[in-house]
Amino acid sequence: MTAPILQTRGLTMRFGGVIAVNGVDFSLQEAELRCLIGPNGAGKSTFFKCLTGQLRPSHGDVLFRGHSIAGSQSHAIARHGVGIKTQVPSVFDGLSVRENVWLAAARVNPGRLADTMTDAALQRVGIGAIAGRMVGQLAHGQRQLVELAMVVAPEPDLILLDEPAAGMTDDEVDRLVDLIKELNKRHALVVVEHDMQFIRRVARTVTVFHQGAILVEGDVADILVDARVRDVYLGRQAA
Ligand SMILES: Nc1ncnc2c1ncn2[C@@H]1O[C@H](COP(=O)(O)OP(=O)(O)OP(=O)(O)O)[C@@H](O)[C@H]1O
Repeated sequence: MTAPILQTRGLTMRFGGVIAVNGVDFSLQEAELRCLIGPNGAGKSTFFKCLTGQLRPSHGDVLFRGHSIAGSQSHAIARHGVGIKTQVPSVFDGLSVRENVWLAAARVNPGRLADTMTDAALQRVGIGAIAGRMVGQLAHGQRQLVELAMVVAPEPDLILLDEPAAGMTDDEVDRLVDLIKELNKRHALVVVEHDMQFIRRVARTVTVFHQGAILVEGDVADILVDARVRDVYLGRQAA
């Protein structure tokens, strides 16, 4: 097996007396797509925030291609080649779709290349038709797609998405499913998502969080029928 693109070692995040993430060892291979699921309060978002630099872990390490990024600023992590979409919107409402995507592309590739990357990202995400619209006038799902185009534009090696299907219409979710599969041809992805329908359609390998730790990992078909997973979702004690 080749070296992982992303790894955590003993990753721990405490908030006072609450241990939200408890000694997690996680590993993602190059070009892999991994979905993170788990019931409310399982620690998924906290784990994600430790990967993206939104939180500095209390203990343990996060390694991107062997280099520690734990506690680095999000923009520094992005410069390593990591595309991040958090739950907090990062679009400029007063700019057009194209201008938003261009700014994301230009952050890593100033000049003409940014134009080319912008056009490619708009096309890949399927929002070329609304490129001239002001982002502030768009529906929520369309804004999510703009954010995805901003993540994709700099051509990151690894993409981290926190609840990308939140607030989307069925049509938009359809497009997102296709898009994630298409992105996975060229990028490794970690996707945190609540929507089990979405997970069923998009996931191959799933990591299930429970009480700040990894409960089980495996093929989506096995995970969705795993009695331990059903129990924690139904609020019963895991075996
Ligand atoms: N900033 C914080 N301060 C204190 N406790 C926190 C903070 N953020 C998260 N927690 C706690 O850490 C635990 C894990 O929360 P987290 O949001 O990571 O879970 P989650 O799996 O993402 O849940 P959800 O699916 O509801 O978003 C919970 O007990 C939560 O209350």
